Amino acid sequence: FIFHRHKPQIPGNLPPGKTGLPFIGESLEFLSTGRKGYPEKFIYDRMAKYSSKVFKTSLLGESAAVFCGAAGNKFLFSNENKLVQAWWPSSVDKIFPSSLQTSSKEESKKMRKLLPGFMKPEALQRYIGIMDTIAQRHMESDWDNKQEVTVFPLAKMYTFWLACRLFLSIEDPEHVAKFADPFNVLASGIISIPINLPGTPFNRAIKASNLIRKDLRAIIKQRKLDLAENKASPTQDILSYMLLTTDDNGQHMNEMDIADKILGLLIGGHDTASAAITFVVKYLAELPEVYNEVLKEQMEIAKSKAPGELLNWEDIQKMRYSWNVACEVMRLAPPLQGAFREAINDFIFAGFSIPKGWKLYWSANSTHRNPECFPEPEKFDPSRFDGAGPAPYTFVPFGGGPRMCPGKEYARLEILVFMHNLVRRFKWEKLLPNEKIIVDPMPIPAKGLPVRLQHHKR
Ligand code: HEM
Repeated sequence: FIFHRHKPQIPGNLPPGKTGLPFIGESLEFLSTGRKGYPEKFIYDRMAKYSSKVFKTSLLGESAAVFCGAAGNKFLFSNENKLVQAWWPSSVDKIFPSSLQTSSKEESKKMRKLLPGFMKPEALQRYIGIMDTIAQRHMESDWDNKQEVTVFPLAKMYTFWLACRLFLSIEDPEHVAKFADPFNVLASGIISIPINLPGTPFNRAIKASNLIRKDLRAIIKQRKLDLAENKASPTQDILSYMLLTTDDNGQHMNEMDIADKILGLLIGGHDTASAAITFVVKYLAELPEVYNEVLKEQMEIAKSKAPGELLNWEDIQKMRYSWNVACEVMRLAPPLQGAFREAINDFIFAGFSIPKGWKLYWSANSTHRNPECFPEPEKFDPSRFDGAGPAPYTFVPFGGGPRMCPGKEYARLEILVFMHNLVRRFKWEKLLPNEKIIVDPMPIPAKGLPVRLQHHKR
């Protein structure tokens, strides 16, 4: 790709595409193809119409270019902080106002660098046993005594319990429940048209985020005291890590930043991981041969353990096939459809001028169901992930480059621990064989995936 850093010489050479209505642009169409269950349609229609790797549109109040295919992903992921930088729709920025007030761009970049440290495999290994304990508790209270369950709300409950325990050491079910309500409101309004009028999802999300942040700051203050008095342990959860970690200059994160980072982790991990888990359950119901292979792998691990012994890092490493299955699920149903960047310079991509200030969007769907990247894309085939796996920049459920999802490893652990505990107990069938999938903004089965459980004989 050739790019240059001065004003585009040929203004007519902008990417093809329409900008739609004033302000609203093509947002409604973008959001509604998802709500109708075809999130890839918005992009595929335009890729076909303009036969280009990039097209112009207007989304959420901004001029935007959508980059398509592996080349588009590679360009955006490898030019982070050179030609592009992170950008969130103004709905997100307004819901996280403190991050703009307290962190200069430089500071937030520095903090973003610390984030993966809290979430890297070495730091997370010690939490696998806790994840297993919580998964078991969750199964005992909400699955074991049931013949029929609705999967999505339960998956959300499981991931939220985990997050409350592992980020903040909150275990009291009442406290968890008090936290969960505003979270659901926040998650459903975070990517929305930013109209702040009473009753809009955006307005409700702002109120919910203020409530949660207040609660978080109280927890952080208390933890600081507890750490100082040795009443809390430095490794008990991610909050303790954050309070004790310093950057290259020996500086601690301030309270506002920590509250924002924890809120970011809670939001980032809330609906994404539960959508992934729900789709794992859906595909395993539809594909008995795949279910049997997963069961075989997980039973071998279960049999190698002493009674009551919790899962550990070695067990996770043995769950190769199960992880391939989860990856194939995320290829076909990527929890996050894509994310935005902003052009910080003029440049040229695929022969088209991209002006500084334009918002750019990469999308998992532009490669995940593309037959050039994945032959027979509709076929469920976990062996695509054997060996070296898919070609670079084609499988991108977690994004890529410096802004790749910092929760990737955490998500892998929570999904695998869940699969282990589920298949050991049950086989299941869907109660609504033709249940539709809606995407708003995460893909979810329209009725939350009700299933009938068949308990294994113990
Ligand atoms: C299957 C589950 C998950 C998927 C598919 C997923 C996917 C993604 C994607 C695509 C991005 C955007 C990257 C970009 O801007 O290009 C992202 C960002 C992020 N994710 Fe995840 N994620 C998952 C789980 C999690 C979990 C469990 C956490 C927290 C524990 C988390 C925390 C975050 C955060 C904080 C960001 C923002 C990073 C930044 O601002 O640079 N995610 N995730």
